[in-house]
Amino acid sequence: MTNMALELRDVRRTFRQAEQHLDVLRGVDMSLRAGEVVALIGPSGAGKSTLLQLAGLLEKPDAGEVLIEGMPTARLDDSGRTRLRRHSLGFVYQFHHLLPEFTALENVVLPQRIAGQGRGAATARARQLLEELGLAARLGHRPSRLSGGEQQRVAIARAFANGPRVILADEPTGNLDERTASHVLDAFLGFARDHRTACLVATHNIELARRMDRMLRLHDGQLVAA
Ligand SMILES: Nc1ncnc2c1ncn2[C@@H]1O[C@H](COP(=O)(O)OP(=O)(O)OP(=O)(O)O)[C@@H](O)[C@H]1O
Repeated sequence: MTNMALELRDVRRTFRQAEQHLDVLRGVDMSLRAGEVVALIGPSGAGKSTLLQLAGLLEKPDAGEVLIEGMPTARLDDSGRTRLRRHSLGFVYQFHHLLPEFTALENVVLPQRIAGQGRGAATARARQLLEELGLAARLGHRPSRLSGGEQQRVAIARAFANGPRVILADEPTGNLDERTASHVLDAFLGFARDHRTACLVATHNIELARRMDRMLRLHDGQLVAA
């Protein structure tokens, strides 16, 4: 049994368009321990989102392996990948993607219901997560009635809803002003540590990246310590 929450081994991805080959990932190796929060940095177009998509089992690499809690994923069929994604992975994006017709509480209940959780337990967990993130007074609000920082906190609670072992975050504070971004990141980091969830966080913000456990830089399609 491995204690690695997420491993990438020699992961490669090439995009082909007409005559052109773009080797975006050229052998990426990475290991994230449980509870470790790692910043993924690199210039625009370096391949950060591509790497997160592969680590999140949303796309398949051309070569190499993605392992979640030591389990190789290459041979899983679509339903196996979906199940693993639902139960073991969580996602946070730059834009919250909350469902506008649902309240904050319902947005955090929903993924649990989809994963098969009963209504009572799902509601209790959603309430607890939102309260931990300082949103006790906002449970019944729809996203349009929340501030940008509050919306992003709900999206964080939603990502943690099914108790994932790994969170993949693509510019999770990229849409917020500096001060709000800093507060939301504090909430995110505290949450990841309390719940011992490994997080890989793509960001352009070096100040915020420095507050994570370590930084990895994508350079020429490979990861280097930064
Ligand atoms: N589906 C695709 N088809 C062709 N090229 C793609 C595809 N997805 C990404 N690319 C290219 O791969 C490269 C890496 O893109 P990616 O979005 O992973 O970079 P990034 O580091 O996340 O950039 P940013 O910081 O701007 O979000 C870019 O040159 C992009 O144009």
